[in-house]
Parts: sequence; C-alpha cells; structure tokens
Amino acid sequence: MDDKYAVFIKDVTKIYGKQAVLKKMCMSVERGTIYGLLGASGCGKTTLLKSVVGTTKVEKGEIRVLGGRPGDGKYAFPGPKVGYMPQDTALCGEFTVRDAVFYFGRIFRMTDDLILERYNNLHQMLELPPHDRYLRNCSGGEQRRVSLAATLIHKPELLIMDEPTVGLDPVMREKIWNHLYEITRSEKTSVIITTHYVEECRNVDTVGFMRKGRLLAEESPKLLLDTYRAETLEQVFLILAQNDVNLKRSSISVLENNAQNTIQVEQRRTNCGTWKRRFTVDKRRFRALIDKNWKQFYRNITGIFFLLSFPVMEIGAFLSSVGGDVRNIPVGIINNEIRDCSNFTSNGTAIPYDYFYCHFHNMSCRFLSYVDDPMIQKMYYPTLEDAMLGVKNGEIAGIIHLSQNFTYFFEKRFEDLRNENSEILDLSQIKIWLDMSNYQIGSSLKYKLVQKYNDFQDAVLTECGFDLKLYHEPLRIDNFYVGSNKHEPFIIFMLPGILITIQFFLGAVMTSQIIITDRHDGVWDRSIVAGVTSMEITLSHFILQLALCVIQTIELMFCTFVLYQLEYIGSLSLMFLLVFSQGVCGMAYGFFVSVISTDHTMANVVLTGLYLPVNLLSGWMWPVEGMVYGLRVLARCLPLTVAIESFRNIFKKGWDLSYIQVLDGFLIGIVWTIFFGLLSVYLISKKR
Ligand SMILES: Nc1ncnc2c1ncn2[C@@H]1O[C@H](COP(=O)(O)OP(=O)(O)OP(=O)(O)O)[C@@H](O)[C@H]1O
Repeated sequence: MDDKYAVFIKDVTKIYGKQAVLKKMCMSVERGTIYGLLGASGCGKTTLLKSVVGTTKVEKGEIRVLGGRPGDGKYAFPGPKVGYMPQDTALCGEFTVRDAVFYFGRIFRMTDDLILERYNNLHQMLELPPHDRYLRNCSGGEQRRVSLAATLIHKPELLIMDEPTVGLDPVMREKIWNHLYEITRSEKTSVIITTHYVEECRNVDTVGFMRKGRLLAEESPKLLLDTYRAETLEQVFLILAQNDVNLKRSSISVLENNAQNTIQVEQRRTNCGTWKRRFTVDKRRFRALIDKNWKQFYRNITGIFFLLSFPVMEIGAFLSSVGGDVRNIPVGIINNEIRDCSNFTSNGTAIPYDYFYCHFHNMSCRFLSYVDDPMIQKMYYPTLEDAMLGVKNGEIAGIIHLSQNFTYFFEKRFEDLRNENSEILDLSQIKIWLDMSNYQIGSSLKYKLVQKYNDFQDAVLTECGFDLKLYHEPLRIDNFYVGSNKHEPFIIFMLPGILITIQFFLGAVMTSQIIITDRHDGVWDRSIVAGVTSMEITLSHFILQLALCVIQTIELMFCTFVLYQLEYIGSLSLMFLLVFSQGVCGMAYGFFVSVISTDHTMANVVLTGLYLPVNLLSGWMWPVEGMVYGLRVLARCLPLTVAIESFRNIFKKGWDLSYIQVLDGFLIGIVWTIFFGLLSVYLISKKR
C-alpha cells in the first residue's frame, strides 16, 4: 500500500471547538497522479491539507504521507519531498521575488546555482514580477505566483496546493495546469490540488468531492461524468450533494470501503512531529533563516527606528524629566512685621552686644531674603485668610506667615534657651502651611524651607558669634555609598529599576511581536513543512534579537553614564551584563507570551496588562519593604525585583559577584529565562 499511495487518509476527525470539521474523513492519492479536491467553501479542504502537512493536529485517524507518518523523520517529511503551497501566500513582505524563491531553495538545501537555474525557468513560466520587487508591493495574483514558484523550486515528490490558481487569468491557469500534467508524467510527481474552478479538474486522474467534512465520492472525472450522465463536474457535484442531503449514499466507490479492505490501521492521534526533529539544527537551513530574519529586520525601516530609538528616548525622557529641581512654586507670604522688604539689606540686622546676647533687626525681611530661590515664587497676601483662600483656589502651594514683632520675639527666644514663655515661643515661630495634595511638591517645599531656615539661622548666629552646635539638633546623619553624586537621590533610587524595566519589556515586546508576525504571515508553518525545525526558527530569531539586545543595552548605558554622566561606584561591565541578562529574560517572556497569544492584540493585552503590576512589585517605585508580607514574597520571586536590587548594589556600593546580593540578580534572570523557554517549547509541542 505504501508504494501505491502518496497520501492515504483513514477515518480522520478534526474538531475546532465544538465543530467537527473533518468527520471520519478518508481519502487516497495514488503516486504519480493528480488529485483534485473539490467542495464548497468551508467544507474542510484547507483543514484536510493542513492535517496532511502536519500544521494541524487531528483528533483521530491515520494519515500516511509518502509511506510514513508526517514527522517520523524517515521520509524527509516534513522536508524536501513535499512542496506545500498554503491558501495564504505565507511569504515575508520584506522579501523580494528572488529572495522568496531562494529562501525556500536554501531551506531545501539546494545549491545557489541550481536554485538560480530553476528560478529562471519558473520566472519565465509563471511570468513573475521583476526579481527585485518587494512582495509587499506585488499584487495578490503576483504574490500567489511567487508562492507557487517557491513550492515548485525543489521539484518535490508530492505537491500539495491549496487554490493555486485563484485570481489568475485563464491563460496563466492553463499554463500552470499544463506544468502539473507535465511533471506528473515526466517526474512521477503526485499532486493534490484544491480549486474553486471545478471544471479545471476535468482532466485530472481523480477528483474527490467533499461536503461538510466528508468525502462524497472519489473517482476519475470521466467515470463520474459517465455514471451520472452529467455534462459537467459541477452537475456531478450537485447530484452528489442532493443524494447526500437525502441520505442516499453514492454507489460510486467510496474510499471508506476501499481503505477498510486494504489495510487495518489502528486509530491513534496523528503526531505531526517528534522531539528529536524539533531539537535538530541544520547549518544551511539555519543560515537561510538568519538571512530571512535579517532581511525582515533591516528592510523594515520604521521597525529599526523604533527598536533602536526607544532605549534612548525612554532613558532620555527619564533622566531629563525626573529628579530635576522643582521651580517657580507659588507660595503666599504674609509678613505682619514689615509690609515692604524691597529695600532690605542684611547689614546690621544681627549685632552682638554681649558674649551671650545679640540685637536683631528686621529679621522677617532677612528670613524672606533667604526664601529667594528658583523653587519659590513669592506672592504677597495682606492677611492669612486671603492666603488660605489662595491655597483653596489653587493659586499657591503653601503659606509662610511671620507675626507682628517677629524680630523682637525671635531675639527673646535666643536670650534664654530655657525660656518657657509660650507667647515668646509662639510668636517667634515662622508658621508654614503646605498643600500636601501634591506630595512631591509639598515635600520639596518642606525640604527647601527647612534648609533655608537653617542657612538663615546659621548666618545670623554666626554674626552674633554664637556656637552653632549649641543651636543645632543633637543629631548628625552621614550617608554611606552616595559618593559626591550631584544628582537627586530620587534619580539614584529609580535608575536601576528604569534601566532594567526598559530592557526587559523591550525584549519582551520585540520578541513577541516578531514571532507572532512570523506565525501569522504563515512563514513559520510553511517553513516547518519545508523541514525547518521549531528549534531552528526559535534560535535564528534569538540570535538576531540577542544582537539587538546588546545594542539597546549599550545605548542605555551610554546615555546614562556618558551623556548624562551619572556617577557610579561599581563595575560598568557588570551593570551592563545585568541589564543585558534582563533583556534576554524579557525575550524569553516575550516568546512565552507569543506562544499563549493567538494574535498581536492578545499579546499586547498580556504585555500591557502585566506591565504595571510587575513594575509596582519590582520595588523601584516604592520599596518592597513597604509591601504586605505576601506581596513582598511574590515581589522577590519576580525576575525584575532582585535584579534591580542587585544593580543598585553594584551601582552605588561597588559590590561584585562575590556578594550573593549581586549574584542573585543574575541567577533569577537565568532561572526565569530557562523557565519561560522550556514552558514555551512545551506549549508549542502541545499545540502542534
Ligand atoms: N482555526 C480554526 N478555528 C476554528 N474554526 C476553524 C479554524 N480553521 C477553520 N475553521 C472552520 O472549519 C471549517 C472548514 O474550514 P476550511 O478552511 O478547511 O474550509 P475550506 O473548505 O478550505 O474553505 P475555502 O474553500 O473557503 O477555503 C470552516 O467552517 C472554518 O470556519
């Protein structure tokens, strides 16, 4: 039987959701013959062909292709023995006409000379567009002809073509049919072809009429026409369909019987691939894949622009917009001591007259002169009530209030530090109200005003000749590890998170989008039918993206430490490696997302939906220590959190890999990368 049939299908059932698309389908295609598979739209022709080539897994039944089961590795199928032309063109838009044909020729391990020779013949026969025209610029019919050329290039033993003639003019259709008759005669090629032009199949060896997932009849067109005394195959199909509706089975030989008589085939799940095949890598195919990915990449200028400019834009936006000095915050001033400080000079405002005593003058103006700062825009109000109204109306973000006789009470306050007179204590106070509805602005003002008051007090007391230490709080705080960094602590706190998050999510988005595009174009499946393994496809993408990840990490590090000159203590190369490793982890995550997502929209929803939770839990917006216990544990298990802490330890403490707090950042990235990688490969194997 194996020698007789190129394709033998028995009792195949395929179910999509709740719909059985193929119902105990049987079919046989003899070697060296043309088999025309006909049927109404939606009857299951494409599904059947996909099951034959192994891109769809069937629930039940037996499929034999060229004597073997698809994927068992013994029969070069998937591989060069079969040429598969899917219904969609399944080629990359970034390919030129020549590239598309050469890609498949190389996948089939043909030499470039042989590909060129056959390409020239096919180019002439199929009247292909100019060699260097991009497929995205070709018409639908032109793309279809290029797709056909890519299917025929290696002269396969079995041709499986899903509507190759649709949309082509009658002359071209005739040329294609003549070519098919020619190769079946001279090269003993077996052909399965589906078409909506039923009469095209009048001269084929066998036609199979399909209806609602079943084969109604399978015979030579001549015999069918004679038996049903019909003029056309259309009429035969009509009669068969009516018979089927009336539940009368055709008396013409149905393959079911044939198959049952000729072979006992056990029912089992058709396994369209083996692990062994999936994990092999062939050098020539791999080179063709790398070439394809590279062309897809560099011919997509918009894509390149975004992939290369995003790291710079994102880190640039962060470093330029975050942590800078806040300016021009309107603050209401009520100085009940002196209304107009415009002619104020500080000379003679603090005059010591005794070892312990000092006369003060015009202290309210002197303090307000310290409040002259780019952060603060002074707005004078006559009364406290007016200023309060100003805060309510959003005109000002705070109020500074100085009482009448402020200078007098201020002097009294310093005369006797043990002064317990509450009026003196109260009226010598500068009263400040801050609008804390904007926490960052409120805290910046608070910090600035305390700083300004300390400067003011230090200057005044120094002029009085007092020992400053006596008046300072008995608390001294020094910082470890901050170096002489001139940048805001806020930037320093956030930077590790920003760098690692950018690289992680860029890796994830880049990988998921590229892989989903590849799959949706149909190139992935078509390449697999041509013999490429999932491992080869995955690795070829991985290598190109790894190179991109290196470039993106260099961009991030260059912007941060060279352009913006952020000071660091630890090893630059270690920081580079850590950010890069998170990019790789992001790529693995993107791969996983592409596997669980049916399309771009779903992948984008998953990536965007998880973006904020992962960021919030990664501890760069708010310390992990501030989270409830369960979340803290979860946060520490995520890929970003520990890596960010590890980066901070290198960046500001100068630690190296001998510290577990640095090493764990690398290890968690590696563990997650392996986890996402293995899970994705497992899910792919389950899906196929
Ligand atoms: N991935 C899928 N998920 C769910 N249903 C599907 C899927 N692919 C196909 N179908 C359904 O299976 C049925 C058969 O589809 P198929 O593409 O095999 O038909 P066809 O005979 O090739 O049609 P046409 O001639 O229009 O190409 C259709 O009802 C289709 O909607």
